[in-house]
Amino acid sequence: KAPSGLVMDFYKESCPQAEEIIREQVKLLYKRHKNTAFSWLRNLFHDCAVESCDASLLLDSTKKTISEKETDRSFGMRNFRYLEDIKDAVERECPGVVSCSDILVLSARDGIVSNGKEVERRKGAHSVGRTHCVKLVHRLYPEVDPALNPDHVPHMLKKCYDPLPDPKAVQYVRNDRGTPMKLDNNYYVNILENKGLLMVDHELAHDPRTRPYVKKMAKSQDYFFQHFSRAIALLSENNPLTGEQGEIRRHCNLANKRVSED
Ligand code: HEM
Ligand SMILES: [Ca+2]
Ligand SMILES: [Ca+2]
Repeated sequence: KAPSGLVMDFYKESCPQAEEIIREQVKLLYKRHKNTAFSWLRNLFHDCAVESCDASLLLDSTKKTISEKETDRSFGMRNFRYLEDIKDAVERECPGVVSCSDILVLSARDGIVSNGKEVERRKGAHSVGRTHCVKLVHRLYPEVDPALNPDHVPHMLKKCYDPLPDPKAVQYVRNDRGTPMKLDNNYYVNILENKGLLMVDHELAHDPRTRPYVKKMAKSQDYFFQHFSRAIALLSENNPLTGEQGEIRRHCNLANKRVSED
């Protein structure tokens, strides 16, 4: 596509196996750890939504800068080391050719596919995965948020029994108790029933600007897949580095100059 400088099948000549290797690795990892697929999807949002799909998300902190991974925005993000496994597999075949941004975006696509051969729309992503209690307790203590569905509250209280949870503790509630492993429109059914865990989820269902869409999503799986896949495609094309911009990192967590300094 001309405007963004992106093309399909970019590695056709330089590394024809690239997409296949990524797909195989994602599948393999998904077999061993189902939650990797959620991570690839969340990566796409966190890397692309802010400024650019440039794999900035994957960089480690340096002496001078603190990494995106370590900010509160990235709270709970996991499985970065498995992304490195995908990169290594690609490097073994074609050293120095395939960018970390492309690996990030392609793994998200393939992850969505593994995740039930299905796709959806922004924030419908909270149809899978988990939220840690630290992010929820303000809706439970000292008083239960009256906006929460009373049928959902006992479960949340059981999982998050501690009003001041240790942020390192692995206490969490599944984002979608109905179909926790499946990326589907059940998220929209949940938020209409006031079972959304986060305030953003709740607001999506109750803001008059978004509520009509939430209702459509909840009603039709097809409508949801159509719109989610479009949103994911748009997100994945956000302001990428093309041509001579950027570099092909050897390791996705380090800029190349730092590799040679170490
Ligand atoms: C403004 C909008 C959003 C906010 C404030 C938000 C916030 C959060 C928070 C707090 C968690 C829980 C983290 C934890 O406790 O472990 C979470 C999980 C998650 N988010 Fe979002 N999110 C937003 C939009 C999105 C979007 C657009 C996507 C994907 C396209 C996404 C994908 C995910 C996934 C897949 C998880 C589960 C991760 C896991 O289980 O490892 N989120 N989000
Ligand atoms: Ca970025
Ligand atoms: Ca689901």
